[in-house]
Amino acid sequence: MSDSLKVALLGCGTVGGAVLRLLTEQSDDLAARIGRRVEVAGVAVRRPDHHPEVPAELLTTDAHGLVTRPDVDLVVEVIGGIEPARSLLLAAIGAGKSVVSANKALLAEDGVALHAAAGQAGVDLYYEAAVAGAIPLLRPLRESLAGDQLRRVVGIVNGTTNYILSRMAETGAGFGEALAEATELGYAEADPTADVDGFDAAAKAAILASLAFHTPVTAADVYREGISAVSATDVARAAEIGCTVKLLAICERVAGADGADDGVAVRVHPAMIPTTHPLASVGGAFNAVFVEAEAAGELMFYGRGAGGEPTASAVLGDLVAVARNRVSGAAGPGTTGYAGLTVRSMADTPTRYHVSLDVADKPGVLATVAHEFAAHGVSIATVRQDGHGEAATLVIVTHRAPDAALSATVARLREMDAVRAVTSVLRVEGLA
Ligand SMILES: NC(=O)C1=CN([C@@H]2O[C@H](COP(=O)(O)OP(=O)(O)OC[C@H]3O[C@@H](n4cnc5c(N)ncnc54)[C@H](OP(=O)(O)O)[C@@H]3O)[C@@H](O)[C@H]2O)C=CC1
Ligand SMILES: N[C@@H](CC=O)C(=O)O
Repeated sequence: MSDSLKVALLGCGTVGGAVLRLLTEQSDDLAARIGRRVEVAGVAVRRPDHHPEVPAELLTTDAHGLVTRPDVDLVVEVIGGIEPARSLLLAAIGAGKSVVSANKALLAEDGVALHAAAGQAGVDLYYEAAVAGAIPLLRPLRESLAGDQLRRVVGIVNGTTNYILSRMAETGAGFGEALAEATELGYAEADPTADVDGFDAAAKAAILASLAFHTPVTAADVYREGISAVSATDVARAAEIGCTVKLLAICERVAGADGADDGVAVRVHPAMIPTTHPLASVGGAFNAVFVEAEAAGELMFYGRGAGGEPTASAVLGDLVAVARNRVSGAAGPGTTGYAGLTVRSMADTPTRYHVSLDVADKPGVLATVAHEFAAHGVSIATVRQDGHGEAATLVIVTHRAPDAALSATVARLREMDAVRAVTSVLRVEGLA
């Protein structure tokens, strides 16, 4: 076997630690698959004294020096965040190294520039681990489905929030307790508000939409709501209509106001979905992504979406791909080529709402409420009244309407004398 391939590992936390362990444990198998041995050239961390598991001679705090070392062939970045990860990847690419990253925040902010730099330098840039952990998803989107027209990509792409919502629904665990468990299990980001407030899912949605629709979409283009406002009432209301609450990432082709089918809308928010929907049974830190394509029809990708080893599996898959390209002299995937679709705003995106109101059960209240929906051009699909007298509740599910019309309707309902309180507002997906 000829010269070894030398890997610089940036970061040795939940994911980096698992990558290092698997590289060591599977060293012989990897060598057989690639045709060369993979050798770790160095491991960059912030606090070397926190890493007794790493041979001392490999540890360094000089990440920049490591990625530009002449003997390094590949760089694996599992530090996270924007800086210094971006500068380190650009320095590595500039020095002719191929890179593998799990950093969705960075790819969702600067994917276009990183692809351009990699293309110019003639090196590979892979990031399968950045979306949905262990699930092979980006490669199928970028390669297997590249000849098809995708209509919609809908999924649960954040393990931490799915774990929290599952624990709350199944065991009645409190929000804080469930988040602490997710953090302990290695699912949460270094700053878990990235999970809870939907930033992590929004970054993943941007990456998915960019690949699915061959259109540059950044995290800033993604409408985002997290799960911190999801209440016990929301969960109970969902159960009443045979639904469960999930944080969904939804990327879809949409028509503009002029009817032109040249738009893409990307959003992340909690939604009620029927318990019969395949995504409803995705529990814990598992992720699942539904893809609807013109020719292929419906496809579903499912697996572990977070945690050290599952994510390290995806990192190693990329590492093997880069190593094979290097050994064979083949080119990596490069950019996907851009179709230049327009990224539409959430205001124009058609959605459905489930709204629960406390009202006084008096003649004319239902008509007054219904009038507000009609005045905003929103058609009501179902209305249910529970209770009577001072304790009456109206539960309304709408048909699809532009999100701006729905949210304006809810804003008006909050102001109406006839409405004592708007107790639950959630979007609904997948309801017949
Ligand atoms: N955890 C998960 O389930 C998943 C994570 N990811 C992504 O993988 C990446 C890593 O996540 P994770 O392993 O959980 O994060 P951790 O916080 O567990 O680990 C981060 C590592 O990076 C090191 N580090 C931080 N800043 C620097 C710096 N300036 N220079 C050198 N090293 C630095 C830390 O060093 P030290 O240990 O010394 O502090 C630590 O070893 C992130 O992009 C994350 O979004 C992707 C999919 C799943
Ligand atoms: N914090 C992320 C980790 C994987 O991407 C999550 O919970 O999904």
